[in-house]
Amino acid sequence: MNETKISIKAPAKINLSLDVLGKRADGYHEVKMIMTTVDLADRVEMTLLQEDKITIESTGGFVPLDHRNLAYQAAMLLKETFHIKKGVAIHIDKHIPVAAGLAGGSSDAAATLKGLNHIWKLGLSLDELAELGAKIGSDVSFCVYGGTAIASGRGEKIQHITAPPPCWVLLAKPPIGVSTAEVYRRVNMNTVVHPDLDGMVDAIEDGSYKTICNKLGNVLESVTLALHPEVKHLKELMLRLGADGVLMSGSGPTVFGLFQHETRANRAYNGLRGFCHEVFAVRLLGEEQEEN
Ligand SMILES: C[C@@](CO)(OP(=O)(O)O)[C@H](O)COP(=O)(O)OP(=O)(O)OC[C@H]1O[C@@H](n2ccc(N)nc2=O)[C@H](O)[C@@H]1O
Ligand SMILES: Nc1ncnc2c1ncn2[C@@H]1O[C@H](COP(=O)(O)OP(=O)(O)O)[C@@H](O)[C@H]1O
Repeated sequence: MNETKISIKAPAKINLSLDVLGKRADGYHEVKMIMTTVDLADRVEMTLLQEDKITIESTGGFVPLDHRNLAYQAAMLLKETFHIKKGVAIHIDKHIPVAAGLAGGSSDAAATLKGLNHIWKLGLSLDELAELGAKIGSDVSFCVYGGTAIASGRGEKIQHITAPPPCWVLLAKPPIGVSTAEVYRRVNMNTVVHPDLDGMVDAIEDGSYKTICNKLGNVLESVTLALHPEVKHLKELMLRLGADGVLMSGSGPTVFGLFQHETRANRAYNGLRGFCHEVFAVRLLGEEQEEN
């Protein structure tokens, strides 16, 4: 059967630990991070076009609909690398907040790579797609695999680890914009307090939820907090509402809280909605997902 359409789930990520090891000659930073997927996802639908063009549509969320869209860049990268003369219509059903530290755009790009690999019959492995994805952005390689991993280099070197024990994740994005490039630029390597990333890996492997909550750490957090004090207030509020551990994800501004019990997560969700427009209570996915 010749498939002309495919729909792929594109989940958000959070960083349970994020360390910056130094600045590199190419302008990026050497990082070491523990990333895991959560059940808040966009859906990327791709329809084969015989005409040689890429179109983008998106519902719910303000994203560029041209060559700046990371899904467009993923399609163009495959077209150019493999000399594909066909086109694709990409529809993104957007649920992940934009520019939030949740890698929504990177996950859309990863879903596009996986979907087009299928309908353009390219026969590429996940490793090959992840390597291509790194050309689009540092977080795309992780998003190709999903699950839980240690990401190093500038984020593109992926080592899979076991999933953390199941729990609930409350995500809240304050209505402010944060530039990832600026946050990295403001990291002062002389004063950074490194998180205990190895301790977090051990805690995940031991399945120790309590230690995971105690070991949450992100070097970029203090930078974004200094620029936007409301992120700090959000962290404090989430703790007061009963989170077992709280942290900012990536370069922010989204704050996530971990909860062992659904009832508590829902109570905190209701408490936060009055303060923050974009709030979600979701499960940690942690495991690599089936494509669809
Ligand atoms: C901070 C993190 C943590 O997961 O996530 P987000 O907050 O974006 O979700 C990532 O490192 C972000 O990855 P991504 O958003 O793909 O970044 P890229 O497009 O590759 O880079 C954007 C800019 O951030 C800076 N950058 C990015 C990655 C890195 N290891 N060092 C850097 O210095 C560079 O200035 C680069 O030009
Ligand atoms: N498909 C997409 N979804 C979201 N943002 C996108 C997309 N394509 C390009 N962008 C742009 O990428 C930037 C980063 O968005 P996003 O991936 O959501 O955040 P983050 O890098 O903080 O995790 C935004 O400025 C946005 O305009």
